[in-house]
Amino acid sequence: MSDAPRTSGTPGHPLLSDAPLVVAIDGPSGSGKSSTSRGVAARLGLAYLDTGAMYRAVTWLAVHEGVDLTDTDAVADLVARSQLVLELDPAHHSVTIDGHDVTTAIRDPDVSAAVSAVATNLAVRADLVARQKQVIADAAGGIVAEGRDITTVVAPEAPVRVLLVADPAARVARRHAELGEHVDAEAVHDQVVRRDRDDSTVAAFHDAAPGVTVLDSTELTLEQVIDAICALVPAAYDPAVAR
Ligand SMILES: Nc1ncnc2c1ncn2[C@@H]1O[C@H](COP(=O)(O)OP(=O)(O)OP(=O)(O)O)[C@@H](O)[C@H]1O
Ligand SMILES: Nc1ccn([C@H]2C[C@H](O)[C@@H](COP(=O)(O)O)O2)c(=O)n1
Repeated sequence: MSDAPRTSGTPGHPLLSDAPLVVAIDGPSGSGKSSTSRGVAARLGLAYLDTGAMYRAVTWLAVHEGVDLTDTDAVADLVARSQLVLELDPAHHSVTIDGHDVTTAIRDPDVSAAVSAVATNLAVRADLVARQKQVIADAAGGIVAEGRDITTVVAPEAPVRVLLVADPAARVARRHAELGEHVDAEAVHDQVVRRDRDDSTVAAFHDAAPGVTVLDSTELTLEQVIDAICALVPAAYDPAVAR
């Protein structure tokens, strides 16, 4: 199917798309996906889907329930039965699983250290990818979705697809600044480099698929990255015109 936006049918505005805008952003840890996606969603008035938060939430639940993360069937069963609710407002992002508000807890270092074990469980991936596709399909006002496999698996036909990259040293430095200088370098390295190595066994986020725009944020400010992604939105979706 073509990557081109549907531009056939808004009465009175024949050149405007009648399909909601989907912006898909992938990239390695610390490349700036979450900050950038929230900024793009806020600027364009779109919903925001943090798919990494979904993998983190089910990891939190498995640890909370005392499930052995190496028991792939037990983890997949638990995930299949879980009720996962994400608030999609970029200004008020929250995550609840089985009634627990885990918005803050999923950022804890123990979840960051454990999440790749769950994200590399193929049955869990199939379950969460299906939920992510449904969220995107239901987003009538358009959405920015970010993760590791959005441009390739979850929303390969999105009209805007970006692989956001940055030099490993910049990504480690950003994460270290965020976590605080009291956190030792080995823990930061684990959160960025080791996690990317494990995660990249099941999702291709180091190389851009055909049609995906590569954006290197190493020397760009957050605002410059947001500007660059907004500039990729086809005119048919320009929210200033289309809404
Ligand atoms: N262009 C930028 N310049 C400088 N710092 C940035 C830039 N973009 C993001 N940051 C900072 O880098 C850190 C990591 O950003 P962010 O959490 O958005 O990355 P991410 O790709 O979503 O990471 P992860 O996949 O590990 O969750 C944050 O502290 C953020 O404020
Ligand atoms: N589409 C996705 C999103 C995330 N993951 C994995 C990889 C990460 O280790 C983990 C948490 O993501 P983060 O919050 O750091 O972006 O989830 C994935 O495999 N696929």
